[in-house]
Order: sequence, then structure tokens, then C-alpha cells
Amino acid sequence: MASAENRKPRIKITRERLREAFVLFAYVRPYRLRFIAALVCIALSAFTTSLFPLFLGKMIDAATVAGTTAAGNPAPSMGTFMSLGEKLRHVHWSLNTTLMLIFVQLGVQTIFSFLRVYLLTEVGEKSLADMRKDVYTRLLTMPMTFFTEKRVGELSSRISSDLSQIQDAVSFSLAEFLRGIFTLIIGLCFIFWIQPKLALIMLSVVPVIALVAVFFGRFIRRLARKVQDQLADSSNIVQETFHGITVVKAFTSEWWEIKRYLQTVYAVVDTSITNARYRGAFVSFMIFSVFGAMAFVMWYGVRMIQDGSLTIGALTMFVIFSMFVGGTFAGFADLFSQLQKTLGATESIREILRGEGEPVALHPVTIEPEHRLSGSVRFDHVAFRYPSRPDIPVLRQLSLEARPGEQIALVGPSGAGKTTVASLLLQFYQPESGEILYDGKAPSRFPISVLRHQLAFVPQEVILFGGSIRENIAYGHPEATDEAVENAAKKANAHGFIDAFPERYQTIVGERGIKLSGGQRQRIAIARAILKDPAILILDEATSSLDSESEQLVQEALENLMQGRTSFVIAHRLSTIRNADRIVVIDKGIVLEQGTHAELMATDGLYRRLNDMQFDFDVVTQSTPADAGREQE
Ligand SMILES: Nc1ncnc2c1ncn2[C@@H]1O[C@H](COP(=O)(O)OP(=O)(O)OP(=O)(O)O)[C@@H](O)[C@H]1O
Repeated sequence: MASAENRKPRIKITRERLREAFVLFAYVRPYRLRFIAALVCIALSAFTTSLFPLFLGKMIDAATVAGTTAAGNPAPSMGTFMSLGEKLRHVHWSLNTTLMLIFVQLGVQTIFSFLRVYLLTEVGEKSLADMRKDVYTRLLTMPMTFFTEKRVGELSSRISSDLSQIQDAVSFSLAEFLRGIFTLIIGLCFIFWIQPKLALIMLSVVPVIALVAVFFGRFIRRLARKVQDQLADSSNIVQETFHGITVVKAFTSEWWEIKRYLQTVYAVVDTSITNARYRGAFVSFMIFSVFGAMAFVMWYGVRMIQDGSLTIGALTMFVIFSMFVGGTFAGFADLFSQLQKTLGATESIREILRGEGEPVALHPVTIEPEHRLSGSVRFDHVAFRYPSRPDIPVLRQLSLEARPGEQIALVGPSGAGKTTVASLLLQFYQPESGEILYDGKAPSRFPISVLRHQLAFVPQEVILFGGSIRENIAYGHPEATDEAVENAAKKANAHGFIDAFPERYQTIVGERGIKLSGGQRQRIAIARAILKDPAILILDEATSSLDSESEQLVQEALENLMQGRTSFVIAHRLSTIRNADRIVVIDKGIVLEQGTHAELMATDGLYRRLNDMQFDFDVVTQSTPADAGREQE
């Protein structure tokens, strides 16, 4: 299978993109002193590393050159720096001195290397944690439309892989890049200092090899990607056949599947063999040119040793420095592709950070007396269409009213707009025209979190978060006392089954915990809503029917929950809402009729028709298969 690494987008590097990406450097600002210290350490560690070949060369010269000192061979009319260089070129150290110098150099280099790794990782980790916090906060506070338009997988990938890519860039690639630059500059200075002529010869070869390597390398990587794609195809076939093994066997098409699989396997073989030709040529070329260049430089260098213009130690230094320079060139190709990936990652992160979130509170909500709701709600000629489907009007001039403590049932055919009414009530979307008033006031008069805090929503499909039952009941109110949680559970008819678990309220639920039944999950959600103690309640009644005992427990819990609050019940089974204060029948986004059950049954409207239909349906579905069999007979 193609690795995720290869699938990351590579984008063109432009000055504009680089400049924009640097905007994210604002996250490094709080740690700038450490960052600068890390950069200095990178420079110093690159410099101290470069002293190693110098001392090694001098060590070799200690064995071969006898007694000549720089003092006897001063450079005429040069600046201090140059004359220092000249002195260094001719200085002669004893074998022991060079060993000692190497150990001093290694000691200092160890410290700088340690500091550079430590400091950069610290800066990278901390600034990335800040960035993660901002991205996550921005994503969570985005309006609902954002979530309906984006796939959840894509969002989590942005938080994990894109940010990790940026983190790698800050704590690793950036250091490598800077170290590369320093090594290149210092290495080039050294080789020119050792022997300018030899340096020029070397330089005429290395970049050519490096360029060919980069160009060829890219071509070969492209071919390798093709192999990976073909491998992915063949593993897809394997997956597909095992997944549909019953169909394969039932249709006796094993032979066909094997043929299909072999086709992809041989396609991989063909592409790989073609690749091998290019890779072989590439490897041979590299071996020939690198070793050829080395041999040529050595040949030239040895000739210089012969005529006395170079020492053996100097040639050794030169060769090692050349390897540093060549290696750095080669490393840049990889860094370049890292940079491309990082730019792709920064682009999507910046897009999120630029997005406009809702002004939700980022701390526990407290409600001022003037913002406390008594529970009256009015929809006044509300029209709405979803931003993702602007051509379809979902609500049209919808008006309805609920007085404090009233129980309103919303009924109507599938797709009528019932859930949409609930979403607008929760301020997930804004109406296109008309308004929704809470206690006669526009929602803009309340901070959005204060408003939502006084509403509770019990959805059809209850989602429990990974954690204990206690945490799930106290969701949104972590400060609630154990007593309050238990009381809520008792009112929700949940205490009985929770108490039966060995770990009671500490029982872990969710993906890694125990699995609760549909009815149990619902009662936990009801306990959650009871603990929240909202003024307005929205219940999306579960469509999947529970067994009658469980249903009775849930129904009872719901009655407890609805007591004393305004409730909107999206009803799917009409039998449960007969006692509602008002039943609002919605069809095609408008209120078709409303009244009590008795009033609506007295008129020949949609409610009565739905009721009759459901009654028939219930009679049929509630009869047992045995009954059905008997009826057929
Ligand atoms: N996020 C969305 N984006 C676009 N259109 C949507 C979205 N959610 C719902 N709709 C559309 O809005 C209309 C009303 O949907 P809504 O979910 O409010 O109906 P409903 O009465 O609750 O139906 P049901 O009883 O089947 O749940 C439907 O046509 C639906 O396709």
C-alpha cells in the first residue's frame, strides 16, 4: 500500500506561499530567545564539527611533516584574518596535542549539539501545542454550516498530520536546513582555504553530480510511486474479495478473482523491472561519478603533495570537507521536498485559523439574572434554507409559539423540517427571514453560550463520550456533586442499572468501555439533561422502538424531565404525544395545523390521517409472526 507519507500534497514553492507560511512564525515569538539560542547552537555546532577534519589533518601531518612551523613561513602583506589562516595552515602540532584538541572539539560540539536538539524540540513542541490549541479551538467554535460541509476525517487529519508536519519542520527540518547552510559555507571556506585550485576542481564536479542525482532521484521516486499505486490496487482486490467472499463462492468465481489478482501482481512486476533498469543505471552512475571525482581530486592532490604544495594531512582535510559539502548538497533535495509538504500543511492550517468562529464562551458559563429564560419561545414567520443547498427552501413562513412550561409536539412526514426547527432553536443556523424570540427577546440580546446553556437537547442517537458514566451525566457540568449526579440518574430511571455495575458511576462507557443498550443510553442522556436543568428542552424521539419495559422506563424518565419546562418533542410515534399541550403539524416547511390531540382528531386533516395510518401500522407490526402466519392461513 502507498504510505501516507507519499500521499501528502506537494505544492509549488512560491515567494508568496513562503511569506504566508512565515505568518505562522508568530507562534515561535513567545519562545524567541530560546529559538535564537538554538540557532546560535546550530551555527556553533556546525562550526565545531568542521574543526574535526582540520585537527585530523593536523594529526596526520604530525606523523609526516617534521619541524616546520608557521613562524618560518609568514604570509606577506595580508590582513590579520588572512594571516591567521596562513599561520593555521602552517602550524605544526604534536600528535598528542592534536588528539587533545580533537577531544576538546568533540566535547564542545557535544554540548552545542545537545543544546540545539533540546532547545529546538522545546520551541517546536511548545509553539505547536499553542498552534494545536488555536486550531482545535477555532474548529470547535466554527458554526454548524462548517461541519456539514467538511468531512470529519479531513478535520481530524488536519489536527494530527498537518500539524505534525509543521512540528517536524520547526524542530527537525529547519535545523537540518540551517545546519546544511552553515556546513556548506564553512566547508566551502575551508576547502578554498586548504587549496583553492583543488577546491575549484572539486566544485566543478560536485554540483553537477548533485543536480543529476536530484533530477534522477525525482524521476525514480515517481516510478516508485507508480509501483505503490499498483500494489494498492492489488491489495484492494484482496480486500474486496475477502469482504465479499460469500458472493465469490456462491458464484464460483474464485478462478476469476485469482486472474484479476494476478494481472495486478504482474503489472507490479513489470513496472518494478522497468524501475530496476533506471535505478541500476542511477546507482552505477553515482558510484562511477562520486568515486571517479574522488579519484581525480586525489590524483590532483597527490601531484600537489609530490611537488610540495600540499601536505598529506591537508589533502585528508580536503577530502573530508568535500564529503561534508557533497553530503549537504544531497541532503538539500530531501529538505526541499519536506519544505513543499510543510507549505501544503501550513496552507490548510492557515485556512482554518482565518475562519470566523462563533462567539462562544471558552469558560464555564454563568447566567446573569437578566439573561435567565422563563421558557417562552416564538417562531415568527421564519424562513430558512441550508447554506449547502440554497435552492431548496426548508422552512417557509413558519410561525409557532410555546409558553413557559408547555409541551409542544412537532409532527409531520419525513423531511418536513422538524429537526430543522430544533436546529434553529439551538441557534445552529440563522433564519433567512423572520425571527425566533426567546422570552420575547431576539437571540442577539443574549451571549450565544448563555442561550444554549439554557436549552437541552436529547437526540435520537445518544452519543456517549469515552469516560465514566458519571462524567457522561455531568457532561457540561463537571463541577456537579456526586449527589446531584445520582439524583439526576434516579429521576431518569437510570440509577437502578448503574448501581448494578460493580463500579457503579465510575463504570467506563464509550468505545473502550462497556456497551450500553439503546434504552440505557437514552436514560443517561435524559439524566444529563435533568442535571443541566434547562428552561427549554428539545427531544428527538428515538425511532427504533425499545422493548415495552424499557420504553416505559424511558417514557417515565422523559415525563420527569419535561416537568416544569418548555419542551419541544419531535415525535415519530404519535401514540407518545397524545397528552401534549399542543401538537404542531409541519409539512413542507410550514405549520399545517395545530391544537390538542382531541382538536386535531376532530378535523379531517393530516394529523388524523397520519394517526389512522400509524394505528393500522402499529396493529400490523405489533402482531407476532405466528399471528401473521395464522392470518395467512
Ligand atoms: N445539513 C443539511 N444540509 C442540507 N439540507 C438538509 C440538511 N439537513 C436537512 N436537510 C434537508 O432539509 C429538509 C428538512 O429536513 P429535517 O431533517 O428538518 O426533516 P425532518 O422533518 O426532521 O425529517 P425526519 O422526520 O425524517 O427526521 C429535508 O429536505 C432535508 O433533506
